[in-house]
Amino acid sequence: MAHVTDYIRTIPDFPHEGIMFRDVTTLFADRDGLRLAIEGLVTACEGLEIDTVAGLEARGFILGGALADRLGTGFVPIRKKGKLPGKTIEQAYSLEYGEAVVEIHDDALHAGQKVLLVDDLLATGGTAEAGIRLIERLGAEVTACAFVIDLRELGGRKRLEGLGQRVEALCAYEGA
Ligand SMILES: O=P(O)(O)OC[C@H]1O[C@H](OP(=O)(O)OP(=O)(O)O)[C@H](O)[C@@H]1O
Ligand SMILES: Nc1ncnc2[nH]cnc12
Repeated sequence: MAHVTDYIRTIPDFPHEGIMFRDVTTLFADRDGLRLAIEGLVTACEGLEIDTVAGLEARGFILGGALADRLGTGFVPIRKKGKLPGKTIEQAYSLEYGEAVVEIHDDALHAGQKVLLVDDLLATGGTAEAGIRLIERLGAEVTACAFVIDLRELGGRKRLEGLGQRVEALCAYEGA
C-alpha cells in the first residue's frame, strides 16, 4: 500500500548545510500522491466539527483548497505580510533567523466558527501558532491543525498540544 512518504523527496543541505529539506512538490505533482495526501487529511478530519479551512502560505494553500472542496467548506488564506488586499490583523512569529509576520483579513472569520488549520509541514510550530492566534483573535476556534509532515525533533507537535490543540500529521521524520 502506497504511503505519502513514497512521494516526498528529500534534498540534503537546502536551504542551509545540514538541513534535510522535505520537498512536497514531488508529492503534489503526482496524481496518486496528491490524492493520498488529500484522502489522508480527509480521514484524519472525520468526525470533527469544521465550518471552514484556513491554509498557511504557501504550501498550505494547495492542500487547504483541495481539502475545503472535499469537506464542502470555504477556504481562508493566512498570508505573509503585505499580500492581502483588504483590512488585516497581523501576528509576528520567530523563524530560524529573525522574525516574520502573517496576516488574515479581519472579516475572514466570525465568532464561534470552527476552523481546520492546514499546512504542509510542522517544524517548530511557530508558523502554525501564529495562525492559531490570528484565528482566535477573530473569535473563531481551531478544531484541529493538520499537516502532511511532522518534523518530530523540532517540537512543533508538543508546542501546539501545549496550547490545547489537536494535531494531525500523515507522517513524521526524525531530524531537522
Ligand atoms: O513549524 P515552523 O518552524 O514554523 O515551520 C513550518 C513552516 O515552514 C515552511 O514554510 P516557510 O516558512 O518555508 O514558507 P514558504 O511556504 O513560503 O516557503 C512550511 O511550509 C511551514 O509553513
Ligand atoms: N526540513 C525541512 N523541510 C522542508 N521544510 C521545512 N521547514 C522547516 N524545516 C524544513
